[in-house]
Amino acid sequence: MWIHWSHVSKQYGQQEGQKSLKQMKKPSSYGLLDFSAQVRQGITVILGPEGSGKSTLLKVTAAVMLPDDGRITYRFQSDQHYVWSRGSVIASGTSGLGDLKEKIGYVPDIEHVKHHTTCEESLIHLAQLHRLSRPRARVRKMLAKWGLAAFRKRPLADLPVSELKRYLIVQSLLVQPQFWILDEPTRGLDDYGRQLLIHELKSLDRKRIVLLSTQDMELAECADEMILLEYGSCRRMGKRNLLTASVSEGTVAAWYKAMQTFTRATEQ
Ligand SMILES: Nc1ncnc2c1ncn2[C@@H]1O[C@H](COP(=O)(O)OP(=O)(O)OP(=O)(O)O)[C@@H](O)[C@H]1O
Repeated sequence: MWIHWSHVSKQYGQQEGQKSLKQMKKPSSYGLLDFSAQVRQGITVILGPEGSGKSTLLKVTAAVMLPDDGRITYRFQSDQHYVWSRGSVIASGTSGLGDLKEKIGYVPDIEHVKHHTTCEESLIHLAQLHRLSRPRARVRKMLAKWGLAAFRKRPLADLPVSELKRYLIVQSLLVQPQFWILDEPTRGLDDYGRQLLIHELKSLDRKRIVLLSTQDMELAECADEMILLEYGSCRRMGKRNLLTASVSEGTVAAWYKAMQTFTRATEQ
């Protein structure tokens, strides 16, 4: 089981059909630029400065955004694979995309949603959509586990940020995804939710692929592998223990700081 990115690029501000002068004058920027890498089962933490492309990488990998160029190949357990690229969408329509999406749990980096469905109703609906057995019981158990029982009747639009973040984690885990993709999951999360998430990550079996972007260095210590992004490209990639062995403190925080110092020095 693996995910392979091959020369993936995503440019913003150059959408097809842009006609207005205002849109044409708006400068385009790269979210991802010729990004290539491969990850296997376990936790891969994506690091990088603000605007380096972490969210873009996770969005295209969660198949909520189409890359402009390149391809992403997902290899499932049973020798099946799926290719996500402009070409594959043209070639196969949307067939197979549903299968891929069933295997992906995605936690977006958002702090507000407009939906007025309650937390519990929304999760039950999701469980029914995925034809999960005993949806109500399953949802109640998850709500209790993630400290959301008292918020189950709250409309999603009225959830405080920390509870919304916990809800997003629950909805992503409901289908027991093979690919669990989390974008800055601790941003806005309270300490209780943060500890629950760290516990969940530490107790996960290594049979799935977890991709996680974060600026939270304690969370980053959960990594088996790390990818360092810069300007939309992969600057470094490797096992956490090998990369952090290059700094005396042996921590992700110290390694990341050293990498940023090198970047600043080369830019001067
Ligand atoms: N919707 C958009 N329209 C225009 N440019 C965008 C858009 N989204 C992202 N970008 C640009 O793409 C680049 C990568 O952004 P992205 O959000 O992927 O980076 P990031 O590493 O996740 O940043 P952050 O840590 O701030 O979340 C940045 O230059 C950003 O300004």
